[in-house]
Amino acid sequence: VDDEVKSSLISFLTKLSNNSTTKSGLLSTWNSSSFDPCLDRWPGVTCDTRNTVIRKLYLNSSNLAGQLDVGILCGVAALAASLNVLHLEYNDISGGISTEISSCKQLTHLHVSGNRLSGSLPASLAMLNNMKILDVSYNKLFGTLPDLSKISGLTVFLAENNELGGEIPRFDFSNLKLFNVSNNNLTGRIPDVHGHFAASSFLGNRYLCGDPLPKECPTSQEDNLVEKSKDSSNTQIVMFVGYFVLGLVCILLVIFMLCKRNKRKEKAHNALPKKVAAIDDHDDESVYKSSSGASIGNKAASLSRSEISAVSADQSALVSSSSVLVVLTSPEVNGLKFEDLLRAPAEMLGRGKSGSLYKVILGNGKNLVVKRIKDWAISSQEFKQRMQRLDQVKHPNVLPALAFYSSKQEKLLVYEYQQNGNLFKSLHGTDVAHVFDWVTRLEVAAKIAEALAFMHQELQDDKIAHGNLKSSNILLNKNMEPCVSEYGLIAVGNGEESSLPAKVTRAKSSSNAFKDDVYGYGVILLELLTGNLVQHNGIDLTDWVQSVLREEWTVEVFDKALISECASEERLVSLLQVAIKCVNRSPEDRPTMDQVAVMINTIKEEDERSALSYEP
Ligand SMILES: Nc1ncnc2c1ncn2[C@@H]1O[C@H](COP(=O)(O)OP(=O)(O)OP(=O)(O)O)[C@@H](O)[C@H]1O
Repeated sequence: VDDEVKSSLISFLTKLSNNSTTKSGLLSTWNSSSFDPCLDRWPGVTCDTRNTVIRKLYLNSSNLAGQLDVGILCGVAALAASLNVLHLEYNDISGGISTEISSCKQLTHLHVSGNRLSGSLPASLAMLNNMKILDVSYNKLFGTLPDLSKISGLTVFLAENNELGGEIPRFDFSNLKLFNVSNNNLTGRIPDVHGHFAASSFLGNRYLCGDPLPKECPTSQEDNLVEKSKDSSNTQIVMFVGYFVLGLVCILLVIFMLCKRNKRKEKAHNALPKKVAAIDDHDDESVYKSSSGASIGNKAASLSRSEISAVSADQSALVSSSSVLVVLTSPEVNGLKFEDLLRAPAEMLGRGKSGSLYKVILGNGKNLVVKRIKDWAISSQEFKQRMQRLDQVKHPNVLPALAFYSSKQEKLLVYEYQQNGNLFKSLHGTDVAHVFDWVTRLEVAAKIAEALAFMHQELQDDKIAHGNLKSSNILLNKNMEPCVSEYGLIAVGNGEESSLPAKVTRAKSSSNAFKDDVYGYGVILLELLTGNLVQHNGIDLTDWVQSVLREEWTVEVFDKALISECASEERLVSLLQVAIKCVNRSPEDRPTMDQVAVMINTIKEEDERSALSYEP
């Protein structure tokens, strides 16, 4: 590496390290000018295979609190012509992204998220034709967004949580995998995103309107009407009073009719035999018993004949009520009735923290799974709203509920049965038929991360996190694709127990529950990397990994199967670093799932690229 490149690297880091005060540990290693960044393996620097040019700089999470001056890097032709990846996220860097960035023509990844960068994004960013991932989120950037529509390979653009203004320029939304400009000051109509992105990518911009946000933009006709209405304000007031009186009369009429209906209901209820009237307060097993006496759940099998017939009578009353089983819009179980579930033979699959799980085989041969949650302190109304909201948010790697039932004591959730087991069994089971190699593990990690990032984005406002993320809740579907199951069945922060171990700081609020999912995801990553159980001989996996890392940076942490198939050590370590960030004891210091997904995708892309370059 020539001297000019070397000294520009040192000046760049010196400025980022705020010259003298908070000197990054890196600087002391880099500053030894007699050494070579590639041959002497400067930390954070990755070179080409011949060790002649710099390819990547990893200066993320490095306690940097100085100024960003990309001109220093991009102003040196040799460096600008080779640098592909620049990671500066999670520091305390100030300053801005200057227009000289456009000289770093080979940049494919620019990550500056989680700093204090200000100023506007330069229009010259549009000249970076090779850019794939641009993450400037969580800074203090203002001004307008540049038009990046000409960068055809751009797959990720993240600029959420800044102070950006103006209208959203054109983007090639069909190419983008991740896009987020939420929580800024953007204005005007959202361009056509072709259904690729949901409202969560745009929320938190007061003056933004149009699909996919629920807020419609005023049409020009409406604008005219507004003008006219200003002239006729008096007429409007008169009309308003008229409508108000009419509305009031309607409300009174409805209340009167409801009172009448309730009285009639009360009479009918009193006329029913006692057994049927008690249904609403049924014993916690009663709903889940077979009318034929065949086994739906173990307890049902142990019922006496008289109990069964009593239950059958109760059931007929339950079944006749139309509100008992809410079938969500799913072709899978079109026409499914609560009665069908009760009649079908069933076996118990497990009894976990959130309830018991049964496999049910319907008459038509369809296999379903019924989760029975007892004593969930959530009203039927809230539960219904929660399930209906969850049904609106669909991701191919998240298992949707097909139907639900709710009573005071228990809630039932119906899912499709997945015959290929779960991630826990694939990793720790004895089934050698499913070889779980490095590429598959990385693929699984990326798919779960994307699925969770999507769910978190969509359900941020509803404060619905997964709540109980673990490898046995990652099912493998018929195509052996990972599928997150039982999303949203624990409402953390509402008095419900978090799934986290006691030593870890738990979510104090339901919004923080998203960070508990990040912890759960981190543990899954550790399972994927080490092949070890979460608890082994009383030792917690996160504690074990951290103790090994403290001793020395060693490959002993990794699953021997991964080492023997020669998985790239660099990528194993990168994935381990992501896992360690996720299992940080303090929720605030964990990254968001969005950020995790970007990090994992970057590792996956690097792995794919290097696999291609090794192909004969
Ligand atoms: N839809 C499904 N299809 C097939 N198997 C499933 C399905 N849902 C869950 N399972 C499997 O059934 C078993 C029992 O599930 P259950 O949810 O009761 O256990 P758990 O995950 O240990 O408990 P919890 O989630 O309540 O903490 C697990 O092995 C799980 O992977």
